[in-house]
Amino acid sequence: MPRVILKQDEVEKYLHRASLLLPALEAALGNFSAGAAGGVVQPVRAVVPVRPHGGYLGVMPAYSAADDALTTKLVTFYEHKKDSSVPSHQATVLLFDPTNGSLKAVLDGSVITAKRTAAVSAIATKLLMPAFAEVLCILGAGVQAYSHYEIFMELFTFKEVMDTTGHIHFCL
Ligand SMILES: NC(=O)C1=CN([C@@H]2O[C@H](COP(=O)(O)OP(=O)(O)OC[C@H]3O[C@@H](n4cnc5c(N)ncnc54)[C@H](O)[C@@H]3O)[C@@H](O)[C@H]2O)C=CC1
Ligand SMILES: O=C(O)C1=NCCCC1
Repeated sequence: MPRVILKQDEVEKYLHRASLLLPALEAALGNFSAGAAGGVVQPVRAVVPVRPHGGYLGVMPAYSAADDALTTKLVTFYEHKKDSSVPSHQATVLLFDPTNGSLKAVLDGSVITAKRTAAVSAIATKLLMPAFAEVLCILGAGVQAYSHYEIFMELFTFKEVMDTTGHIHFCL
């Protein structure tokens, strides 16, 4: 059994702001982009369709030599069902001891998925956004919409935020 199990509220406590992830993600993206020299082994995600139920199981293993970290995320994703009490995306992250393969920790992956994805979008936006951009438009209004809103409002300045429900939020 792993010695550490972190439930969603505990992960949220450690990751209370998505921007806390930025330095680690920028380093990880740099290492991945450096190819073999960067020491990241991360095959393309394996995806198993669960056809009768319209869902998928994704398995996302990785080893980073720079961090000496061995991990995999397991994620299921199903069609978004309005008013469902179950989120469309559910994830768990397993962390292993790279020296002997023992399972060290099991982390709820939902908050990690929400904040990691938004933080990576923010890194891309920092590099690619034209200086004259004034309006943030968010498509969808689910988990990712909120996590993207949170980090984009922290890092950038917009005059307006528009979403697909037709709401406009004036920021200035
Ligand atoms: N690249 C990555 O690492 C990740 C990508 N994703 C993807 O991001 C997307 C959003 O994920 P979540 O926010 O977790 O899902 P969610 O189920 O919480 O939210 C989806 C939202 O999209 C809305 N929507 C569905 N069809 C629409 C349409 N035609 N026009 C406008 N809005 C529409 C739904 O009403 C809902 O508000 C999904 O496609 C998901 O697979 C999610 C996690 C990680
Ligand atoms: O990276 C992830 O996590 C996911 N990517 C796309 C589909 C759902 C989950």
